[in-house]
Amino acid sequence: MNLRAQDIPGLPPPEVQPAAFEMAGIGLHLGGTAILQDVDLQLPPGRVMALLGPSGSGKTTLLRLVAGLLAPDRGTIRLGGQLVAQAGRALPPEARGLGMVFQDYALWPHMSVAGNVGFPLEMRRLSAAERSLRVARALERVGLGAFADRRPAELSGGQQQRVAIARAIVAEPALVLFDEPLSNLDRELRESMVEEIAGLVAELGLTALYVTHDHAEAFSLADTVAVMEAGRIAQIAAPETLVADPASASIARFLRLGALLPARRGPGGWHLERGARLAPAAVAPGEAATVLLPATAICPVAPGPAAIGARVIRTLFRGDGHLATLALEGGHEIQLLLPRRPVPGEMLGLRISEPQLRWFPPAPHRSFPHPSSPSERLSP
Ligand SMILES: Nc1ncnc2c1ncn2[C@@H]1O[C@H](COP(=O)(O)OP(=O)(O)OP(=O)(O)O)[C@@H](O)[C@H]1O
Repeated sequence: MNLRAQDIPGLPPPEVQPAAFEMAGIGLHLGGTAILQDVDLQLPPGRVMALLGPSGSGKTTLLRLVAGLLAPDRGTIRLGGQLVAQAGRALPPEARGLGMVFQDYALWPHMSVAGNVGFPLEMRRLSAAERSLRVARALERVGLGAFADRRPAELSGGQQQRVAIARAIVAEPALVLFDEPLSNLDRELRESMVEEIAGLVAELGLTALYVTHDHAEAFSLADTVAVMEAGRIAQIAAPETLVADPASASIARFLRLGALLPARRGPGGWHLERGARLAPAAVAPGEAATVLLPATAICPVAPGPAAIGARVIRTLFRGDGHLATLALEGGHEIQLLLPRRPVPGEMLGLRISEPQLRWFPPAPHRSFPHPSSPSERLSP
């Protein structure tokens, strides 16, 4: 007979296992300005959610609400099913049992690595022996077992970040909050730390909420991404779904998924404004639209009647290819990474894969591109 989760004493059946955190109807004003509006979010245990959005969209504020550093004006927050905040009232951070990793690591310079990692255990009534056992275990888990007696200043940036992670997990919290933990690191270290954090999060089976404005970081680390725009959740989806089906042109622009161009319904189908036919008439409602051309939808071919004509304006060698600025029929400029260096003035043909185009309502006040408007960038 197969054992079911509900047959194991003490383990609730999966369908009643509460979310690691759940926000419902959250609203927050600060200094008379609406900062968050109508936010509904929930994260099942064992999952990693990234909060992704441009600067000022409200990511850190939302994280501070989960941490208990702020109280919402409206709505409720639950952690593991327990109500921790409701309309102006909130349980303080120390009563929430969360782990936190900050942008600047927030390590105490005068304390040893072990002292820093053990600090969250000081408040708990654990014996000294139990505390040092847990600290040693947390340091082993992040690969810093041999560094317990060092001071933070004697460690590299990546090692300091791992100390911060060890401190966040030492009390084995049900939820770990990451607030842009890599934004102060240089690009190379950031890329290796993303891999490292992704590995640690998976190995440790953490449930985590991870704030970042870097979409590559969010896609590498999270299985669900909540995109924020102006204090609201604009889309929640798996990274692959966000890339394949962004919910709006502004999300596609923020994620840099390709060129966004105005299109019109015309004879025989949809055309770029004053330009070539893109797709049959049926693909989108209305007479005008904004169309997303992902880089993967465009294949450079020899010029001809079956291809959209594109004139090379300039190129830039980027190491991984030649970034060409191209003027399409009708005057729109796009950028496309090409394997060979094209000659300025040269005519190329572009074949477009229609199923990969995405259609959105027309952009307000921008039905036509100005010749000097910045190029729409396409990168694979
Ligand atoms: N204490 C405050 N009083 C008034 N406005 C605030 C306060 N804290 C934040 N804000 C405003 O709330 C908005 C959201 O800020 P928040 O820091 O949450 O954004 P963010 O998405 O995390 O941005 P970043 O990526 O730059 O950190 C911003 O417009 C900010 O100016």
